[in-house]
Amino acid sequence: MEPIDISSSDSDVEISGAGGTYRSSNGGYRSSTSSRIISPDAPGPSNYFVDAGDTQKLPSARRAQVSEKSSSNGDFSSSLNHKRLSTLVDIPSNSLPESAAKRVLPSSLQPYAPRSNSVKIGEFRTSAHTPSISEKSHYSHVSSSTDQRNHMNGRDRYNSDDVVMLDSKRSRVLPPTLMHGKASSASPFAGTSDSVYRSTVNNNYRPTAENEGDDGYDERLIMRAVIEDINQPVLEAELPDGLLSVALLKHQKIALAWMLQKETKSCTCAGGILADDQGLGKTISMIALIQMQRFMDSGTKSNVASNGIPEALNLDDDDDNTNAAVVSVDQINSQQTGLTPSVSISVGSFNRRKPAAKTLVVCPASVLRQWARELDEKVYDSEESKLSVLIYHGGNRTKDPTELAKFDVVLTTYALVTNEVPKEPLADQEDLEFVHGEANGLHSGFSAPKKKKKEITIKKKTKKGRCDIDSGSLDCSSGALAKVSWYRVILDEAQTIKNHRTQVARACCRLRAKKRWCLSGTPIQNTVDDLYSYFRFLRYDPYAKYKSFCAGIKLPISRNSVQGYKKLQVLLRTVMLRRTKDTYIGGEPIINLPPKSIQLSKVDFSPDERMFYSKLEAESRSQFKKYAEAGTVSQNYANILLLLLRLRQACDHPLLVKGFNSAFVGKEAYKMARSLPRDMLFNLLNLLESSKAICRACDDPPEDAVVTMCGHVFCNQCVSESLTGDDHTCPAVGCKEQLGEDIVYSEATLRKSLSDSLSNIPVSSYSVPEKQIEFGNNFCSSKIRTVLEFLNSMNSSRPELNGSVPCNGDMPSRHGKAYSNSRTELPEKAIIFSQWTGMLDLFEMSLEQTSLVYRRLDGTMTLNARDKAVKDFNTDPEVTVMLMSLKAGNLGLNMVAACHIILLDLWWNPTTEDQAIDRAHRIGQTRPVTVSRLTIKDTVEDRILALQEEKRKMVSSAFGDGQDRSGGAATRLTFEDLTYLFRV
Ligand SMILES: Nc1ncnc2c1ncn2[C@@H]1O[C@H](COP(=O)(O)OP(=O)(O)OP(=O)(O)O)[C@@H](O)[C@H]1O
Repeated sequence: MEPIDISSSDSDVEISGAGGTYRSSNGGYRSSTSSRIISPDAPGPSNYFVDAGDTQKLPSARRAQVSEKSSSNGDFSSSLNHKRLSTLVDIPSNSLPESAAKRVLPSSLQPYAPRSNSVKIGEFRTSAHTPSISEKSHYSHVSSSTDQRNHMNGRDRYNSDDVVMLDSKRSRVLPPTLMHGKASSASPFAGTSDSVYRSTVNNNYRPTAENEGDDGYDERLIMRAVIEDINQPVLEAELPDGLLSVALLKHQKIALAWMLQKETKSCTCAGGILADDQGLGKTISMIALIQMQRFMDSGTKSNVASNGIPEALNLDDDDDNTNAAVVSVDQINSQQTGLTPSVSISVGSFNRRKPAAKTLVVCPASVLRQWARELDEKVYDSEESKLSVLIYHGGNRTKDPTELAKFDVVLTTYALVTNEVPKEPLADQEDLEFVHGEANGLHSGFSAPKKKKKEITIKKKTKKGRCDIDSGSLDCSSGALAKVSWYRVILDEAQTIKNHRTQVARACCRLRAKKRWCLSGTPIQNTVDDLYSYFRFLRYDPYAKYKSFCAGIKLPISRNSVQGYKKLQVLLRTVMLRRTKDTYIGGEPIINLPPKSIQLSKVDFSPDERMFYSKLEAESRSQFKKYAEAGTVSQNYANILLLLLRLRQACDHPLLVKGFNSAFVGKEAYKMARSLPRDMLFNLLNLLESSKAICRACDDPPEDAVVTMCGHVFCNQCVSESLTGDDHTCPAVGCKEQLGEDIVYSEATLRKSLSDSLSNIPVSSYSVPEKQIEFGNNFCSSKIRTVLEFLNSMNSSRPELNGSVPCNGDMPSRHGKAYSNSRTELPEKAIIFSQWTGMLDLFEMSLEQTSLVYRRLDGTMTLNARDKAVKDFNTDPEVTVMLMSLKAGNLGLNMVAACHIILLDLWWNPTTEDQAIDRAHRIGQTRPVTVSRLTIKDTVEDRILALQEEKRKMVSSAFGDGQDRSGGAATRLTFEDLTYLFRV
């Protein structure tokens, strides 16, 4: 291998964390905020929520200094001054009073003075320092200090004296807490949204033409929420003992406090996006939230008994709660204490028509068991603490919705939600126009008018009132998941719904829930449009409406990417909490992980491979030119992707292009196919080979394409999820056909059946062709050879497998330097990823000729088989290699036994690769992790690398991770991208 060092996205990017210190690309550090936790055991009143910043201890002069300094150093917080903010909200900057930007309060009037005590959930005591109304009258002008709240990655916060609120007449508006007749709230959650909400509702705030967006929405409410939000101190929530079996890490306590605040106090939406890097413990943070809320609930129950004054609380109007009977008992407490009420879910039901269930976790099938394991292991083992968990999956699952309501947590898969829940309709015509332009990676310039018709037809049919799952209403075929009202829905690996038009996204949107959460380490994968689907699921108004999303987010980015992305960062602050592994909190790294080094390993083709590739490339190029010259690129988009697919596969192994991966011929399928009429076989083959074939499950061009008897085309892996896991229902929308292995056909199966039937070969003479026989014994491509060499060298440090090299725990050849840790005596292990199961097959055949012990995980395996493969790899010292399909194995899994990751091929989104890498580079890893990304020199892979970089820049711009300003152009494949990829 010829290593070329490239920087991993998160190794040199400027990063920030809530209340933290941030490492910049030049290795310097910015201001630090140490945090302060008052544990429940501390003397005085018990405290669960505490201010994680201690800057308030600074004398006022120093605070002012901090504020001014940050204003002058050109960072984001200072650069987003009142003028810029006014630009973001479309307020002429010259209308801002000069004094507004300058005011700095004396320290005595700072709103969040150090708390000597704070609040214990369940007791709801008032904080000792409850700012009086007169104190609060200065609140909107408080100078910024380093303890301001920061949810976003990579940035310090705004100075609040940068911020001015204007009403529609451009005059100064007092912060909501100062509005006449407003009682102050001393809740640690007080502020942000609640006050904004009150200001809107109670102060006759009315959007005007000037402050409304094109669609009549009012963005200034969101801006106000942001402004208030950044004035909040960084809070940590301390879980009472006996709820979890492990202690929360600091960043997880901050996440817990933020999530509680979002669930109880947010007017923007009741929930949000927890977007911490993979492996930082999002799962455990959510479990903590469930436990904390349960704990709060148990506290409030007793209060209800004593007070007996239940009060209705309308939490979420978007849900079907016309018969709502929500009882929020702790509002009573709030009346007594002046504190923000929490929410009870166990008293009463918020929807009489449907059973009220608690928390639903939706995740990919591959992580279902991991969630169950985490819920089992990380929850304290006692009768009171244990959570009742139901895995809602498999053919024997209950059909009775009331059963679901009996459990604290129900775990299920995206596939089942798609099957059981009616789909949210595509919103409106604008949506449709967008949808067709952006479909399947197609840049909007390619939008094909034909498809539009199809969607409209679907809508029309729906209007006629037939029992249609697109209708958005419950119908006879809805499953149990749709027949309960959930208190909380958590979408794990939420990027699964990034395309809002997909069935899965629309079904998730339709789940009834009071609180909604998206968990994703990589929320943006392709374009900022990915965010829309989350906003829609979260009911993050006004951006939950596509028109408003375009007007408020997309348009500003296209007009001026710098300003546009800044605005997006601002909007994300209220709804997203994101920290990366490079975030610093209170001067300390968020987590101490061993280093991760990423190498781009450029491999040379053998002469034969090069010849094969060059020929293929020339053919593809000339084909693309023909399309371009005829002006038919958009019509042939799927064909073009296929050409690209072939080129990419040729980089892995020529046999992939020669049909190796479509050569599987299932015995059952073949038998059934032989019994089908020839016309039908031809029709199925036509469907499979159609240039328009798109996988009906993932909406991508199908890989290892198969067609079902009901006429739907899928990636083999996508349909396997249905075949191996749940109720075997065809995943295509509207199709309730039961699938079996006998009615899913590959091209090879169909061709073989056709040719056999023509030559009258009897079915009984059928035998599965051995791949070895079909392709000879040459399974070793250049990439495979390179990796085998690496694996052998890795193995050579194991004396029991290779007597020559002593195992001293150091790995100089691969790690560069010794890394001291307690697990160096453990065997080195590697995970090898490919996006093509055919490549894994080929690799497997080569592996079988070595002494290496390996396991394999791909989407065609049952969940049990996958689970066992992961367990073996993690626990059996003999098993040193894991072959994983990128699609099935890049998400959620904990595989810290590995210290080497090898990516055999490139995926369009670098984030998908990042996810794969983070299976090993996560909490629990004790050794340095090496990552090798294999590419072949001078091929399409070079150009994919360049496109990946563009996508990284776009994601960076959206999150504010870096200084790049060019991200606006990086979206899906454009015409220019294609000409570049084909070197035309
Ligand atoms: N506070 C903690 N104490 C002990 N172990 C922890 C803690 N937090 C996280 N872990 C462990 O760290 C590993 C990674 O956590 P988790 O799977 O929750 O990360 P994640 O952010 O959800 O990752 P992904 O995005 O890949 O799903 C798990 O094995 C988990 O048990």
